Amino acid sequence: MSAIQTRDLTKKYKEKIAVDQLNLSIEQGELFSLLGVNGAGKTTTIKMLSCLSKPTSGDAVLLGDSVATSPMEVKKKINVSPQETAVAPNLTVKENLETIAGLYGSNRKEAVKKTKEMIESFGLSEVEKSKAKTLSGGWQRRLSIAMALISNPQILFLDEPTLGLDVLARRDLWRTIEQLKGKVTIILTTHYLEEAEALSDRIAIMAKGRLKAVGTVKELMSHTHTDKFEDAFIALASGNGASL
Ligand SMILES: Nc1ncnc2c1ncn2[C@@H]1O[C@H](COP(=O)(O)OP(=O)(O)OP(=O)(O)O)[C@@H](O)[C@H]1O
Repeated sequence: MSAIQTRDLTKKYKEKIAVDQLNLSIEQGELFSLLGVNGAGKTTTIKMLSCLSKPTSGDAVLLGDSVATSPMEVKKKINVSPQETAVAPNLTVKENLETIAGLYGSNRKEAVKKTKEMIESFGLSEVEKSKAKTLSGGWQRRLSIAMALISNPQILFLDEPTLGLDVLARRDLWRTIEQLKGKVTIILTTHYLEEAEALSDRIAIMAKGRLKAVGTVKELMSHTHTDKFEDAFIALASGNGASL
């Protein structure tokens, strides 16, 4: 069974078609990146897949459940680390994690145990007593991903996880994301091409709401007869020309 299968997934805002008949298949355990220039439709796609926004037409099936007809079932299997980190600024790292664990149904004892595990696996112990608002962007983002994973989702959406981070914080977060590879299906959006290149099993390139190409970095370069991923991206993301 695929982790995600979309069938003509479409979102219209009045006359504007934000996502246009998207057909994608993502395997379990894949790290799959969605790339495209501003306004290509990446965030709208993630919103539909994570049941934050209803498709205008078409559907997406996540591990057997449809976003159109069974959004509550889908929501049990997924979680999102959104573009704007979802941490509570006045709570400490530990309190943020315990609160989220509680919201997902853990009793106090379980919440404390899960929080301890997350703090260890995400290397958050040095900041566990710090209020989230005092953390740097990189730490906040790491906390946000740990919070998204506390519900043990089978599919994790990472919307621009390293936006605005410096190069060292970005590399640190890459290592964190790499450790998750294979354990959870990850859908990542990013504007940093080297990030998609470094982390992804496969990449989809969208332009003007449409899917232009899907493949490994190597396949996308070979299809476009380029030897740099950036050149392949430019060839595919301009929105002109046929899809691959
Ligand atoms: N709530 C909305 N109402 C009207 N139009 C919208 C809405 N949300 C998105 N759009 C439009 O849909 C298109 C796709 O937007 P979307 O945010 O999905 O793109 P994106 O690829 O995520 O862009 P970015 O890289 O800038 O985040 C854009 O033209 C945008 O203006």
